[in-house]
Amino acid sequence: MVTAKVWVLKKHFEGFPKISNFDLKEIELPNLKDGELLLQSVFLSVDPYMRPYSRRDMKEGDVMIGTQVARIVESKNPAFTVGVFVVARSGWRTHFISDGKDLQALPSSWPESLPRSLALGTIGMPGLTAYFGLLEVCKTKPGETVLVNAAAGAVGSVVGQLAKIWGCKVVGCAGSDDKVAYLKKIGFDEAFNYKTVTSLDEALRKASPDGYDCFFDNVGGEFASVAINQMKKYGRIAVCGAISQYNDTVPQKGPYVQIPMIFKELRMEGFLVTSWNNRWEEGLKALLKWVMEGKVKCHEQVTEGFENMPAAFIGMLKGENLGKAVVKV
Ligand SMILES: NC(=O)C1=CN([C@@H]2O[C@H](COP(=O)(O)OP(=O)(O)OC[C@H]3O[C@@H](n4cnc5c(N)ncnc54)[C@H](OP(=O)(O)O)[C@@H]3O)[C@@H](O)[C@H]2O)C=CC1
Ligand SMILES: CCCCCCCCC/C=C/C=O
Repeated sequence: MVTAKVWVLKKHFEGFPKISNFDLKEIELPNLKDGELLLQSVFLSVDPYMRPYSRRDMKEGDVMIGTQVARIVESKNPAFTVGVFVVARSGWRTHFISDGKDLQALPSSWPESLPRSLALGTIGMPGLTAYFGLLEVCKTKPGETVLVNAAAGAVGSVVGQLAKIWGCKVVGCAGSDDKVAYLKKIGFDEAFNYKTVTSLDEALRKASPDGYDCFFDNVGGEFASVAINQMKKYGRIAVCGAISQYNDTVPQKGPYVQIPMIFKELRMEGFLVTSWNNRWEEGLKALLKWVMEGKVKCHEQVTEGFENMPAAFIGMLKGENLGKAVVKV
Protein backbone atom coordinates (compact mmCIF):
# COMPACT_ATOMS: atom_id res chain seq x y z
CA MET A 1 0.00 0.00 0.00
CA VAL A 2 1.36 3.45 -0.96
CA THR A 3 0.49 6.69 0.79
CA ALA A 4 0.28 9.68 -1.56
CA LYS A 5 0.61 13.26 -0.38
CA VAL A 6 -1.73 15.69 -2.13
CA TRP A 7 -2.36 19.44 -1.95
CA VAL A 8 -6.03 20.38 -2.00
CA LEU A 9 -7.69 23.74 -2.51
CA LYS A 10 -9.01 24.29 0.99
CA LYS A 11 -10.61 27.67 0.36
CA HIS A 12 -11.12 29.43 -2.99
CA PHE A 13 -8.65 32.28 -3.59
CA GLU A 14 -9.88 35.77 -2.86
CA GLY A 15 -7.38 38.19 -4.35
CA PHE A 16 -3.78 37.05 -4.16
CA PRO A 17 -3.40 33.35 -3.16
CA LYS A 18 -2.22 32.63 0.39
CA ILE A 19 -0.64 29.54 1.94
CA SER A 20 -3.80 29.17 4.03
CA ASN A 21 -5.80 28.51 0.83
CA PHE A 22 -4.16 25.09 0.63
CA ASP A 23 -4.23 21.92 2.71
CA LEU A 24 -1.72 19.04 2.63
CA LYS A 25 -3.41 15.64 2.92
CA GLU A 26 -2.44 11.99 2.77
CA ILE A 27 -4.34 9.41 0.72
CA GLU A 28 -3.90 5.64 0.82
CA LEU A 29 -3.73 4.34 -2.74
CA PRO A 30 -5.38 0.95 -3.43
CA ASN A 31 -3.49 -1.98 -4.95
CA LEU A 32 -3.22 -1.88 -8.74
CA LYS A 33 -5.86 -3.56 -10.88
CA ASP A 34 -5.00 -5.11 -14.24
CA GLY A 35 -4.27 -2.38 -16.80
CA GLU A 36 -3.19 0.15 -14.18
CA LEU A 37 0.13 1.82 -13.29
CA LEU A 38 1.51 3.44 -10.17
CA LEU A 39 3.44 6.64 -10.81
CA GLN A 40 5.64 8.86 -8.64
CA SER A 41 5.90 12.58 -9.42
CA VAL A 42 9.46 13.74 -9.93
CA PHE A 43 8.85 17.35 -11.01
CA LEU A 44 5.61 19.31 -10.72
CA SER A 45 4.71 22.47 -12.56
CA VAL A 46 3.29 25.64 -11.06
CA ASP A 47 1.58 27.77 -13.72
CA PRO A 48 -0.41 31.00 -13.85
CA TYR A 49 -3.46 29.26 -15.38
CA MET A 50 -4.02 27.47 -12.04
CA ARG A 51 -5.23 30.76 -10.58
CA PRO A 52 -8.11 31.48 -13.04
CA TYR A 53 -8.87 27.78 -13.68
CA SER A 54 -9.26 27.07 -9.96
CA ARG A 55 -12.29 29.35 -9.81
CA ARG A 56 -13.76 27.99 -13.05
CA ASP A 57 -13.08 24.26 -12.72
CA MET A 58 -12.53 23.40 -9.07
CA LYS A 59 -14.49 23.22 -5.86
CA GLU A 60 -13.10 23.50 -2.36
CA GLY A 61 -11.56 20.19 -1.28
CA ASP A 62 -10.42 19.23 -4.80
CA VAL A 63 -6.81 18.30 -5.44
CA MET A 64 -5.03 21.24 -7.12
CA ILE A 65 -4.91 20.92 -10.90
CA GLY A 66 -1.57 20.58 -12.62
CA THR A 67 0.94 18.59 -14.60
CA GLN A 68 3.99 16.60 -13.60
CA VAL A 69 6.86 14.56 -14.91
CA ALA A 70 6.40 11.19 -13.26
CA ARG A 71 8.20 7.87 -13.17
CA ILE A 72 6.36 4.58 -13.51
CA VAL A 73 7.14 2.62 -10.35
CA GLU A 74 4.77 -0.33 -10.80
CA SER A 75 2.90 -1.55 -13.85
CA LYS A 76 0.06 -3.96 -14.47
CA ASN A 77 -0.26 -2.62 -18.01
CA PRO A 78 1.91 -4.34 -20.64
CA ALA A 79 2.13 -1.10 -22.68
CA PHE A 80 4.06 0.66 -19.87
CA THR A 81 7.41 -0.35 -18.44
CA VAL A 82 8.63 0.41 -14.92
CA GLY A 83 11.26 3.18 -14.90
CA VAL A 84 9.83 5.11 -17.88
CA PHE A 85 9.17 8.86 -17.44
CA VAL A 86 5.95 10.46 -18.69
CA VAL A 87 4.09 13.77 -18.50
CA ALA A 88 0.78 13.46 -16.65
CA ARG A 89 -2.04 15.80 -15.72
CA SER A 90 -2.74 14.41 -12.28
CA GLY A 91 -2.59 17.50 -10.12
CA TRP A 92 -0.49 18.23 -7.06
CA ARG A 93 0.18 14.63 -5.93
CA THR A 94 3.35 12.73 -5.03
CA HIS A 95 1.92 9.39 -6.27
CA PHE A 96 -1.08 8.43 -8.38
CA ILE A 97 -2.65 5.56 -10.28
CA SER A 98 -3.40 5.78 -14.00
CA ASP A 99 -4.79 3.50 -16.69
CA GLY A 100 -2.19 4.99 -19.04
CA LYS A 101 -4.67 6.77 -21.31
CA ASP A 102 -3.86 10.27 -20.07
CA LEU A 103 -0.07 9.89 -20.12
CA GLN A 104 2.30 11.43 -22.66
CA ALA A 105 5.69 9.86 -23.17
CA LEU A 106 8.62 12.24 -23.40
CA PRO A 107 9.75 12.62 -27.04
CA SER A 108 11.63 9.43 -28.01
CA SER A 109 14.75 11.43 -28.93
CA TRP A 110 14.97 12.99 -25.42
CA PRO A 111 18.69 12.83 -24.51
CA GLU A 112 19.79 11.43 -21.13
CA SER A 113 21.76 14.64 -20.49
CA LEU A 114 18.69 16.90 -20.70
CA PRO A 115 16.74 17.60 -17.48
CA ARG A 116 13.33 15.94 -17.72
CA SER A 117 11.81 18.94 -15.95
CA LEU A 118 12.07 20.79 -19.29
CA ALA A 119 9.06 18.73 -20.38
CA LEU A 120 7.03 21.07 -18.16
CA GLY A 121 8.60 24.23 -19.59
CA THR A 122 10.56 24.99 -22.76
CA ILE A 123 9.90 21.52 -24.23
CA GLY A 124 6.39 21.33 -22.85
CA MET A 125 3.14 23.27 -22.67
CA PRO A 126 4.73 26.75 -22.15
CA GLY A 127 7.20 26.27 -25.03
CA LEU A 128 4.33 25.13 -27.26
CA THR A 129 2.36 28.21 -26.27
CA ALA A 130 5.22 30.37 -27.52
CA TYR A 131 5.60 28.29 -30.69
CA PHE A 132 1.94 28.23 -31.77
CA GLY A 133 1.23 31.74 -30.52
CA LEU A 134 4.00 33.21 -32.66
CA LEU A 135 3.56 30.94 -35.65
CA GLU A 136 -0.22 30.78 -35.89
CA VAL A 137 -1.51 33.87 -34.09
CA CYS A 138 1.19 36.52 -34.59
CA LYS A 139 2.25 34.98 -37.91
CA THR A 140 5.59 36.75 -37.56
CA LYS A 141 7.63 37.47 -40.65
CA PRO A 142 11.41 38.02 -40.86
CA GLY A 143 12.34 41.66 -40.26
CA GLU A 144 9.34 42.37 -38.05
CA THR A 145 9.54 43.74 -34.51
CA VAL A 146 8.03 41.63 -31.73
CA LEU A 147 7.17 42.85 -28.23
CA VAL A 148 6.73 40.37 -25.38
CA ASN A 149 6.01 40.96 -21.69
CA ALA A 150 6.65 38.59 -18.74
CA ALA A 151 9.56 38.02 -21.11
CA ALA A 152 11.87 36.24 -18.65
CA GLY A 153 9.22 33.67 -17.76
CA ALA A 154 8.44 30.22 -19.13
CA VAL A 155 6.47 31.35 -22.19
CA GLY A 156 8.04 34.79 -22.74
CA SER A 157 11.66 33.61 -22.80
CA VAL A 158 10.80 31.12 -25.55
CA VAL A 159 8.76 33.69 -27.49
CA GLY A 160 11.77 36.01 -27.68
CA GLN A 161 14.19 33.29 -28.71
CA LEU A 162 11.90 31.82 -31.38
CA ALA A 163 11.24 35.28 -32.79
CA LYS A 164 15.02 35.75 -33.10
CA ILE A 165 15.35 32.36 -34.85
CA TRP A 166 12.62 33.50 -37.25
CA GLY A 167 14.50 36.71 -38.11
CA CYS A 168 12.66 39.30 -36.01
CA LYS A 169 13.83 42.13 -33.76
CA VAL A 170 12.71 41.37 -30.19
CA VAL A 171 11.87 43.70 -27.32
CA GLY A 172 11.20 42.17 -23.91
CA CYS A 173 9.91 43.60 -20.63
CA ALA A 174 10.37 42.00 -17.24
CA GLY A 175 10.07 42.90 -13.58
CA SER A 176 13.67 42.95 -12.30
CA ASP A 177 17.12 44.07 -13.44
CA ASP A 178 18.41 40.48 -13.17
CA LYS A 179 15.66 39.35 -15.52
CA VAL A 180 16.55 42.15 -17.96
CA ALA A 181 20.23 41.10 -17.88
CA TYR A 182 19.12 37.51 -18.61
CA LEU A 183 17.03 38.62 -21.59
CA LYS A 184 20.03 40.43 -23.10
CA LYS A 185 22.19 37.37 -22.47
CA ILE A 186 19.82 35.09 -24.40
CA GLY A 187 19.67 37.42 -27.39
CA PHE A 188 16.81 39.90 -26.94
CA ASP A 189 17.67 43.06 -28.89
CA GLU A 190 16.15 45.38 -26.29
CA ALA A 191 14.92 44.73 -22.77
CA PHE A 192 13.83 46.88 -19.86
CA ASN A 193 12.42 46.64 -16.35
CA TYR A 194 8.79 47.77 -16.59
CA LYS A 195 8.69 48.34 -12.82
CA THR A 196 11.46 50.96 -12.76
CA VAL A 197 10.97 52.91 -16.02
CA THR A 198 9.50 56.35 -15.42
CA SER A 199 7.17 55.97 -18.41
CA LEU A 200 6.24 52.64 -20.03
CA ASP A 201 5.13 54.56 -23.12
CA GLU A 202 8.53 56.23 -23.49
CA ALA A 203 10.45 53.02 -22.78
CA LEU A 204 8.50 51.17 -25.49
CA ARG A 205 9.07 54.03 -27.95
CA LYS A 206 12.80 54.14 -27.17
CA ALA A 207 13.14 50.37 -27.65
CA SER A 208 11.44 50.52 -31.06
CA PRO A 209 10.84 54.07 -32.37
CA ASP A 210 8.98 52.67 -35.43
CA GLY A 211 6.55 50.69 -33.26
CA TYR A 212 5.68 46.98 -33.13
CA ASP A 213 4.38 44.55 -35.75
CA CYS A 214 3.56 41.86 -33.19
CA PHE A 215 2.74 41.99 -29.49
CA PHE A 216 2.73 38.70 -27.59
CA ASP A 217 0.76 39.71 -24.51
CA ASN A 218 1.21 37.61 -21.37
CA VAL A 219 0.14 40.32 -18.95
CA GLY A 220 -2.93 42.28 -20.16
CA GLY A 221 -4.31 45.17 -18.08
CA GLU A 222 -2.52 48.50 -18.03
CA PHE A 223 0.57 47.25 -19.87
CA ALA A 224 -1.54 46.15 -22.83
CA SER A 225 -3.48 49.42 -22.83
CA VAL A 226 -0.23 51.36 -23.22
CA ALA A 227 1.41 48.98 -25.69
CA ILE A 228 -1.53 48.89 -28.10
CA ASN A 229 -0.92 52.53 -28.99
CA GLN A 230 2.55 51.66 -30.22
CA MET A 231 1.47 48.99 -32.67
CA LYS A 232 2.26 49.56 -36.33
CA LYS A 233 -0.54 49.62 -38.89
CA TYR A 234 -1.88 46.05 -39.47
CA GLY A 235 -0.12 44.84 -36.30
CA ARG A 236 -1.08 41.55 -34.64
CA ILE A 237 -1.65 41.07 -30.93
CA ALA A 238 -1.60 37.52 -29.54
CA VAL A 239 -3.58 37.61 -26.29
CA CYS A 240 -1.88 34.76 -24.47
CA GLY A 241 -2.39 35.65 -20.81
CA ALA A 242 -3.61 38.38 -18.50
CA ILE A 243 -1.65 37.66 -15.34
CA SER A 244 -1.98 41.27 -14.15
CA GLN A 245 -5.73 40.61 -13.80
CA TYR A 246 -5.89 37.07 -12.39
CA ASN A 247 -5.94 38.20 -8.76
CA ASP A 248 -8.31 41.13 -9.17
CA THR A 249 -11.36 41.12 -6.95
CA VAL A 250 -12.81 44.10 -8.84
CA PRO A 251 -12.44 44.08 -12.66
CA GLN A 252 -10.01 46.72 -14.00
CA LYS A 253 -11.43 49.52 -16.13
CA GLY A 254 -10.19 50.69 -19.61
CA PRO A 255 -8.68 52.55 -21.52
CA TYR A 256 -10.45 50.56 -24.20
CA VAL A 257 -8.98 49.05 -27.32
CA GLN A 258 -11.42 50.00 -30.06
CA ILE A 259 -9.92 53.29 -31.30
CA PRO A 260 -6.36 52.02 -31.93
CA MET A 261 -7.82 48.72 -33.25
CA ILE A 262 -9.83 50.59 -35.87
CA PHE A 263 -7.40 53.25 -37.00
CA LYS A 264 -4.37 50.96 -37.09
CA GLU A 265 -6.42 48.08 -38.49
CA LEU A 266 -5.02 45.73 -35.84
CA ARG A 267 -5.82 42.08 -35.36
CA MET A 268 -6.12 40.94 -31.73
CA GLU A 269 -6.67 37.24 -31.06
CA GLY A 270 -6.99 35.31 -27.83
CA PHE A 271 -5.82 31.72 -27.94
CA LEU A 272 -5.30 28.55 -25.91
CA VAL A 273 -2.36 26.29 -26.63
CA THR A 274 -4.73 23.33 -26.40
CA SER A 275 -6.21 24.38 -29.77
CA TRP A 276 -3.15 22.78 -31.37
CA ASN A 277 -3.33 19.53 -29.37
CA ASN A 278 -3.09 17.61 -32.66
CA ARG A 279 0.24 19.33 -33.46
CA TRP A 280 2.03 19.04 -30.09
CA GLU A 281 4.39 16.38 -31.50
CA GLU A 282 5.53 18.78 -34.23
CA GLY A 283 6.08 21.60 -31.73
CA LEU A 284 7.90 19.45 -29.16
CA LYS A 285 10.19 18.02 -31.84
CA ALA A 286 11.12 21.51 -33.06
CA LEU A 287 11.68 22.85 -29.52
CA LEU A 288 13.81 19.87 -28.52
CA LYS A 289 15.96 20.34 -31.63
CA TRP A 290 16.52 24.05 -30.97
CA VAL A 291 17.40 23.37 -27.33
CA MET A 292 19.89 20.66 -28.34
CA GLU A 293 21.44 22.99 -30.94
CA GLY A 294 21.82 25.69 -28.29
CA LYS A 295 19.52 28.05 -30.22
CA VAL A 296 16.99 28.13 -27.39
CA LYS A 297 18.39 28.50 -23.88
CA CYS A 298 16.41 27.32 -20.83
CA HIS A 299 16.39 28.51 -17.27
CA GLU A 300 14.38 26.95 -14.46
CA GLN A 301 13.45 28.16 -11.00
CA VAL A 302 13.51 24.92 -9.06
CA THR A 303 11.88 24.80 -5.63
CA GLU A 304 12.86 21.76 -3.60
CA GLY A 305 10.21 19.74 -1.79
CA PHE A 306 6.58 18.83 -2.42
CA GLU A 307 5.65 20.59 0.82
CA ASN A 308 6.68 23.87 -0.86
CA MET A 309 4.21 23.66 -3.79
CA PRO A 310 1.98 26.51 -2.54
CA ALA A 311 5.00 28.73 -1.84
CA ALA A 312 6.40 28.04 -5.33
CA PHE A 313 3.02 28.86 -6.90
CA ILE A 314 2.64 32.09 -4.95
CA GLY A 315 6.27 33.03 -5.65
CA MET A 316 5.71 32.58 -9.39
CA LEU A 317 2.62 34.82 -9.29
CA LYS A 318 4.74 37.44 -7.48
CA GLY A 319 7.42 37.26 -10.18
CA GLU A 320 10.10 35.47 -8.15
CA ASN A 321 10.85 33.04 -10.98
CA LEU A 322 13.44 33.41 -13.73
CA GLY A 323 12.37 31.01 -16.46
CA LYS A 324 10.03 28.13 -15.69
CA ALA A 325 8.93 27.61 -12.09
CA VAL A 326 8.97 23.92 -11.15
CA VAL A 327 9.00 21.92 -7.94
CA LYS A 328 11.35 18.97 -7.43
CA VAL A 329 9.71 16.40 -5.21
N1 LIG B 1 -3.08 30.96 -23.69
C1 LIG B 1 -2.45 29.86 -23.32
O1 LIG B 1 -2.68 28.77 -23.83
C2 LIG B 1 -1.44 29.96 -22.23
C3 LIG B 1 -1.30 31.13 -21.56
N2 LIG B 1 -0.35 31.28 -20.62
C4 LIG B 1 -0.22 32.61 -20.00
O2 LIG B 1 1.06 33.12 -20.33
C5 LIG B 1 1.49 33.98 -19.30
C6 LIG B 1 2.89 33.57 -18.86
O3 LIG B 1 2.83 32.28 -18.31
P1 LIG B 1 4.17 31.55 -17.83
O4 LIG B 1 5.23 31.84 -18.80
O5 LIG B 1 3.84 30.17 -17.50
O6 LIG B 1 4.50 32.31 -16.48
P2 LIG B 1 5.85 33.03 -16.10
O7 LIG B 1 6.93 32.02 -16.01
O8 LIG B 1 6.04 34.18 -17.03
O9 LIG B 1 5.56 33.55 -14.63
C7 LIG B 1 4.66 34.56 -14.42
C8 LIG B 1 5.33 35.94 -14.56
O10 LIG B 1 4.34 36.92 -14.74
C9 LIG B 1 4.84 38.16 -14.31
N3 LIG B 1 3.81 38.88 -13.58
C10 LIG B 1 3.16 38.49 -12.48
N4 LIG B 1 2.26 39.42 -12.08
C11 LIG B 1 2.36 40.43 -12.96
C12 LIG B 1 1.72 41.69 -13.09
N5 LIG B 1 0.77 42.08 -12.24
N6 LIG B 1 2.09 42.47 -14.13
C13 LIG B 1 3.02 42.07 -14.99
N7 LIG B 1 3.68 40.90 -14.92
C14 LIG B 1 3.34 40.08 -13.92
C15 LIG B 1 6.06 37.90 -13.42
O11 LIG B 1 7.22 38.32 -14.14
P3 LIG B 1 7.80 39.82 -13.99
O12 LIG B 1 8.85 39.74 -12.92
O13 LIG B 1 8.35 40.09 -15.32
O14 LIG B 1 6.67 40.72 -13.59
C16 LIG B 1 6.06 36.40 -13.29
O15 LIG B 1 7.37 35.86 -13.21
C17 LIG B 1 0.45 33.91 -18.21
O16 LIG B 1 -0.43 35.00 -18.34
C18 LIG B 1 -0.28 32.62 -18.50
O17 LIG B 1 -1.58 32.60 -18.00
C19 LIG B 1 0.50 30.28 -20.28
C20 LIG B 1 0.40 29.08 -20.91
C21 LIG B 1 -0.61 28.79 -21.90
C1 LIG C 1 -4.64 20.14 -15.60
C2 LIG C 1 -3.65 20.30 -16.66
C3 LIG C 1 -4.10 21.22 -17.76
C4 LIG C 1 -3.00 21.41 -18.76
C5 LIG C 1 -3.45 22.26 -19.91
C6 LIG C 1 -2.94 23.63 -19.76
C7 LIG C 1 -3.62 24.58 -20.68
C8 LIG C 1 -3.12 25.94 -20.38
C9 LIG C 1 -3.92 27.02 -20.93
C10 LIG C 1 -3.50 28.27 -20.25
C11 LIG C 1 -4.20 29.33 -20.20
C12 LIG C 1 -3.76 30.49 -19.46
O1 LIG C 1 -2.80 30.51 -18.74
